[in-house]
Amino acid sequence: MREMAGTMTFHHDITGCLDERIGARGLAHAALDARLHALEPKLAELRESLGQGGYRMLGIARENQDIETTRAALERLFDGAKTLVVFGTGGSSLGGQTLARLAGWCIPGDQRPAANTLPRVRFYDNLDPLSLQHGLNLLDPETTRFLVISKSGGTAETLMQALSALDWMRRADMGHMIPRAFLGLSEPAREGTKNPLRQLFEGLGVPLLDHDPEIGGRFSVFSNVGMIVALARGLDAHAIRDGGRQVLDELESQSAADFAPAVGAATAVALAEDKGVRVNVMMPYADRLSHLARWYVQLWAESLGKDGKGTTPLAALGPVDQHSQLQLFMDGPPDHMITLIRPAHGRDDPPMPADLAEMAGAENLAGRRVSELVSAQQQAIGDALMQAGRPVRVIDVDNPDETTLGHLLMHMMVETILAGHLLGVDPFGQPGVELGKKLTREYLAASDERDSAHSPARRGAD
Ligand SMILES: O=P(O)(O)OC[C@H]1O[C@H](O)[C@H](O)[C@@H](O)[C@@H]1O
Repeated sequence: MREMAGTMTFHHDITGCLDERIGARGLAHAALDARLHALEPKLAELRESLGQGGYRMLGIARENQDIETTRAALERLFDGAKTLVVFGTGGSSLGGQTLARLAGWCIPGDQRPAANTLPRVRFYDNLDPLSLQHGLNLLDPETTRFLVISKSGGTAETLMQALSALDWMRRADMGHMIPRAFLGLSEPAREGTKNPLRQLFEGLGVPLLDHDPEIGGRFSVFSNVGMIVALARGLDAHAIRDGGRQVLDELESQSAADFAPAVGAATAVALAEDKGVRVNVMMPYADRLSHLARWYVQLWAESLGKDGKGTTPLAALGPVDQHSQLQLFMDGPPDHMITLIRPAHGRDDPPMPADLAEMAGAENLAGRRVSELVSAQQQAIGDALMQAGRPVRVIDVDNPDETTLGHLLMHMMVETILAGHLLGVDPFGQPGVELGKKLTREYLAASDERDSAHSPARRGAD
């Protein structure tokens, strides 16, 4: 079965990746079936392990009790707050951004009524000295709160952000507010492991929530890392987990050929290995899902880019990237697989006035709605890509709400784990990024030595 809907609020269809649909660049059924067959033992292992409390990053979607602890910590932080600044990078930010986006974060005019009464949210996931300093200078120390997320507690960017904000509070004579204005989320203390963020916050009396040590950052969206941001934006955290839970329920009962994440993993890996498809594009057609693609980029890249294997994930957004990247997808090297996420855009926006459309000489738009145009575009682009022989996977979603986003997030996490199995790589850990961190530490130490050797002021301070 190549198309599937089941109880889910999305419909997953990879027929646009098959040779019978797109010609020679598509997959033969046999190539796909071989991978699906190879996934059966992995699915059995996943089921068994989940039943025994393994794969916490997935199984957490079946739990609820921690949501109230998270909510209580957030309510305490929000007392008197107008702005929430979220510090953290990679997996400590992208899941939260994906959820916040669903609630209209950074989308003009798309604030849910519930979110309007909540503090505004700012994510600082990239370290840039100018943005950080300018950003802090614009904030009000009385009404700004900081949520600092780092699994390890040792990520230099996040620590620098936290230190800068603490310093800024102290300079504003608000040092006494620090235990109320900050909240940390980091792994519990472990014997023999340094956790600078935890050490700092405990020393300052700043409360900390525990990051589950069994859950890696890029797989943490269903844990308190994602849920705290969902709650901060007024989203229904339980519904997000429900969506994830439903994917796990399907995992329990379905064979690989019927389980959408298995079909997705088999398709992506077969296209990569047999057809040289090296780029994996995710292109949602909704602003509210745009950050799903960014979150997915880290998930796929860090999980699978190992031992000379993996494919390159690419985030796109429709329709805007039709005017930017589509030419390449249609007509460039045939090495892209494009996943289109197509919401069923409701028809509740106003029709275009005929007189104005006619005045513009755009009669075809008279009486048409924006939702109709975008619906036509997302269908047309999929068909055009297929006609050009490019592999297209289509995920149609009824409504981009919490449950649907939960489906999509869990689908992509399970799919990535299964793709790792097919590629023969361990999807967890990211050993490749360590060398860059080690060299950064060395260069920072070397620049410190240079400064002390050359600067009288520094010499005096030592
Ligand atoms: O949550 P943290 O420990 O601060 O880690 C934040 C991020 O930094 C690291 O460099 C990893 O490559 C990412 O996988 C991780 O999500």
